Amino acid sequence: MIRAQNLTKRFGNQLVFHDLNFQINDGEFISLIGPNGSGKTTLVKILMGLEKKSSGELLIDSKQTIGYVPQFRNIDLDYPLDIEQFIRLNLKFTLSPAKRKNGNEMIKTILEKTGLTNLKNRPLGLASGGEKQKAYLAQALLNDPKVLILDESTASLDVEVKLQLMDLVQELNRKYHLTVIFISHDYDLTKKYTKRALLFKNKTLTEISAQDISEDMFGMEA
Ligand SMILES: Nc1ncnc2c1ncn2[C@@H]1O[C@H](COP(=O)(O)OP(=O)(O)OP(=O)(O)O)[C@@H](O)[C@H]1O
Repeated sequence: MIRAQNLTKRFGNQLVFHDLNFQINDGEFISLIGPNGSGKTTLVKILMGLEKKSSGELLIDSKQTIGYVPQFRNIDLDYPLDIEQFIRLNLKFTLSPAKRKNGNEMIKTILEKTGLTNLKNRPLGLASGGEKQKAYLAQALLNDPKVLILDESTASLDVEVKLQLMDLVQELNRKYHLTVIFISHDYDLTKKYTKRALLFKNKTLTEISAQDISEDMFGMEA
């Protein structure tokens, strides 16, 4: 469980958000929405311990390891690693030495979970957009996180590929009780996949149900 009480963040004199009060339950698939510049990435950085809060409380169970899937970035055609080697990069950085010993087994399981087994030797630079995003997803899952943050991870993908990726995340959420925080500017996807949303508005967060999500909540101005 993740719980914030009066969480406030300033950069110098600039107030980014104030008095956030919310709870994200284990196994939830929740979206975090709001206009550009409203503070979504800043909140995620605070959740991941990469940025300090200014005041308030943030309670995260120490067992709640967090995996992060970034926005799609294209990768050069001559990128030297294949999909499996790319996923393997994270072994060194995120796993304890004891866990690393079982690295091959873990990679195999992750490839299966993400449907990449048959594509593991494909050079990442030649993989499709959806396959590249699955590789990022696989990397994020390697540390067996309890919480997965999708930070605009479906942006720039074709509609069909977006849906495939989201279906896969939904399956992981249901099968493994993985908590998913879905940050997106995509109205249709947030409506379709999440039941509850945290909406940034007037520099604070409001909780709404998916049926109350409307397109104007994704505007360009904070
Ligand atoms: N390190 C920083 N120093 C100063 N200001 C920052 C820093 N990081 C973010 N900001 C400011 O904080 C505000 C919130 O930015 P943030 O990136 O969290 O918004 P966002 O909701 O993720 O936006 P987007 O939807 O465009 O990704 C913006 O005004 C931004 O310029």
